[in-house]
Amino acid sequence: MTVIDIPGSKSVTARALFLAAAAEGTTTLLRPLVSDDTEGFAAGLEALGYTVRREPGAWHIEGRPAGPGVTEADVYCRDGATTARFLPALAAAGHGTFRFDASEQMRRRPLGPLTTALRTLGVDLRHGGAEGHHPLAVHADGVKGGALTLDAGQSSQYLTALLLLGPLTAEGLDITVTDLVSEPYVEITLAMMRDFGAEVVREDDGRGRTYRVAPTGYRARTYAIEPDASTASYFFAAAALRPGGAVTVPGLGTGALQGDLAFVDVLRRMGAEVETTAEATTVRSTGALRGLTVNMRDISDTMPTLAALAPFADGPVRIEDVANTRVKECDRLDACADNLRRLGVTVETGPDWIEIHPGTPAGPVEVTTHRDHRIVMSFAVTALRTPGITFDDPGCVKKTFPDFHRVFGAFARTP
Ligand SMILES: O=C(O)C1=C[C@@H](OP(=O)(O)O)[C@@H](O)[C@H](O)C1
Ligand SMILES: C=C(OP(=O)(O)O)C(=O)O
Repeated sequence: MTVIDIPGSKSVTARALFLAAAAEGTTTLLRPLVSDDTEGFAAGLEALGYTVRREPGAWHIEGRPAGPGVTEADVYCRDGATTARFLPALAAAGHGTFRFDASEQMRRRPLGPLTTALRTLGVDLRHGGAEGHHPLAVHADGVKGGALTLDAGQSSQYLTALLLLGPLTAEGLDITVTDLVSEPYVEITLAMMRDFGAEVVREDDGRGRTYRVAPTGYRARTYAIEPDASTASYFFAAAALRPGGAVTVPGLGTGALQGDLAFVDVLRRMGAEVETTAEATTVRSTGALRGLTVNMRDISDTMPTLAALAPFADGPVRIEDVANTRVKECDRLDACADNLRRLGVTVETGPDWIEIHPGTPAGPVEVTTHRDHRIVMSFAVTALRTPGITFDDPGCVKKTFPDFHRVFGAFARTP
C-alpha cells in the first residue's frame, strides 16, 4: 500500500490567508500550500502592506482589522483566480487606491458579477480594460454593508469574496444568491469564516437562499491546512487504473472540508474500492472500471481527471453540468476533448457536457496544455497506460503542485 503526502489545499490556504490578514492578532498557518497560486496570494497581501513571515511548514500573518497597511498599491494576481477575486474584496474594506492586474490567462477569466456587487455596495471600482475583467482599480473607503443579489452561476468565487468581506463591513451583509456552481467551496468558506470568529447564517425561502453575515470582524488563531483534495484526485485515479493499484492519502478523512474528495465516490461507482476513515482515504483497484453518467457541477476541478481516465472504462463516461469548466485556466471541455481525440479516442461534447467512449489511447502525442496545470496532471494519469505522451508545458503544474512530476513519477514506479 502506497501512502502519499499531498501538499496543502489551494482553496483552504487562500481563504486562510485572507482571514488571517483581516483578523485581530497574529495567525499561524500550518502546512500551507507553497505554489504559484498561494505565493501569489501572499505576495498580493504583502503589496497591500500586510506582513507574511514564511518558515518551512508554517506561515505567520499579522492581521490588520482596519484593512491594508498602505494607501496605494499595485497587486499582480498572476494566474490565480482566488487572488484575483478575493483580494479586491479585501482591499475594498480599506482606505486608498489599490490597482489589480493579472496574467493574460486570468485577464480573460470573468469577474463581472463580483465587480458589479462591489459597486452596488458603494465601492468606487474602475476597470482598466474590458468591463468585468482585470485590470481594475479599487478606490476604497470602507464598506458600509447592506443587501445585494448575486448570480454565482459562473463561479462560486464571487460569492466567497463577498462572504469573506461581510464581517469587515460596518453593518454586515445580506447576500441573496440566484444561481450557484461549485457550492461545496462556499461550504469551505462558511466553515473557515466561523473558525476565525465570524457569524454567518444561511436562510432559504421561496426566492432562493440568503447568506446573512454579521459585522463581527475576525479573530486570529493557529490553523492547520488540510491536503488538497483536487490534487489527490490524480493519485486516486491512478490507483483505480493500475492493476493491483492502491493508495492512501492521510489528512483527507471524513472530516475533510473539501467537496472534491467526493471524486472517490465517482471512482467507487466505476468499480474501485474506497475506504474513508476519520484520518485518511484509500482507493484500491478491483480490476473493473465501469462507464457511467455523472453530474460534476459540485466538483468540476476533477472533471479533467475523470476525462483522462475515461477511455479505460468498459463503457461511455458522460460528465454533465460542467459549463463553468469552459472559463477556467482554459476551456477545459474543449482541451480534454481535443487531446483525447489526438490520442485516437472518440469524444463528443456539448455546451456543458462531455462524453468519452472506451478506447485505447495511442501516442506519440504532445498534449496541448494551454498552461493549465490540471490538463498536465490529468493526462499524466492517461500516460500511465499510454506510451509516448509528452506535454508542451509540463512546468505549468507549479500553479498548485510544483513537485508533481517527481512525486507522481515516483508513485508510478512503485510496484
Ligand atoms: O473558491 C475556490 O477556492 C475555488 C472554487 C472553484 O471555482 P468556481 O467556483 O469558479 O467553479 C474551483 O474551481 C477553484 O479551483 C477554487
Ligand atoms: C480553476 C482552478 O483554479 P482557480 O479558479 O482558483 O484559478 C483550478 O485550480 O482548477
